[in-house]
Amino acid sequence: MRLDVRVSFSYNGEEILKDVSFGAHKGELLAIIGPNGAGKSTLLKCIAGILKPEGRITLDGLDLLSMKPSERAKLVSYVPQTSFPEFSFTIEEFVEMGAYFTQGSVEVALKRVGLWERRNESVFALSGGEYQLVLIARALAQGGRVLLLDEPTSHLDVNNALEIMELLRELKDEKVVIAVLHDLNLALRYADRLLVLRKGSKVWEGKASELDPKVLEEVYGVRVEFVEGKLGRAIVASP
Ligand SMILES: Nc1ncnc2c1ncn2[C@@H]1O[C@H](COP(=O)(O)OP(=O)(O)OP(=O)(O)O)[C@@H](O)[C@H]1O
Repeated sequence: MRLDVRVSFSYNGEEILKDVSFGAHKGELLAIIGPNGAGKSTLLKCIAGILKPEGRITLDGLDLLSMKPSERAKLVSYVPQTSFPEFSFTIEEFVEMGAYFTQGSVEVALKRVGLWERRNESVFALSGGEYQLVLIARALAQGGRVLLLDEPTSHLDVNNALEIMELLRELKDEKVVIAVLHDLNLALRYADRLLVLRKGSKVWEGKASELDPKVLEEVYGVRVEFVEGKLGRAIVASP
C-alpha cells in the first residue's frame, strides 16, 4: 500500500504549496513537521480531498484527485485538529457521524481506542485526550487505507500524547499513516520517516534516524542539539 503525492496549491493566487512531493507507505509512520504557516495542514487537506490541488496523488496507482469524493472518502480518512463538539452526542453517535461505517466497524473502532464500554456517555464528558481518541475512532470506523491526522497530540499531556502515538505505531502496520506533528520529540521518537516543510516547500525528507540537527536549525531558525538518553533521543533547542 503506497501513497504518492506531488502537489501545488494556491489560496487567492498565493502559492501555499510549491510542488511538494513525497511517498508514504504501510509499515512506516510519516510525520510532517515544519514551522507555523509552512503548509502542513494545507497539504493534509489536499490529500484528504478537502482542498483541490494541482498535481497528482495516487494510492497504489489509483488516481485520487480524479475520484468522486464519495469514493475517495472510502479510501482516505482524516482526523482534523481537535475542536470540541458543539452538540451532546453520545460517543457512539459521534463515531457514527463519519461518512461510511457499519455497526460492526464502529464497535471495532471504539474497542480499539478503549472507549466501547463508555459508548453511551456524552462526548461533553470527555477529556481532551479521550476526545482525540474518539476522533481517531471515527476515522478508523471508515475503514480507509490512508489515515491522516492533523496535530493529534496537541493539547495533550505527555501520557495521553504517548498513548496516541503508540496507537499510531500499531496502525501503521494496517494503513498508510501520516501525521502533522508540532512536537519534534514525538516526531523523532515515533516517526519512521519525516517530511520537513518550510514556506510551502519541501526542505528535507528521509528516515527520522538520519535527520541532521542542521535541518531543524535552518527551518526553525534556532540552535538545535540532539541529546541521547536511556529512553532515546531528545531535541534541545535554544534561540
Ligand atoms: N483559508 C485560507 N485562506 C487563505 N490562506 C490560508 C487559508 N488557510 C491557510 N492559509 C495560509 O496558508 C499558509 C499555510 O497554512 P497551514 O495552516 O497549512 O500551515 P501549517 O504549517 O499547518 O501551520 P500551523 O503549524 O500554524 O498550523 C499560511 O500562510 C496560511 O495563512
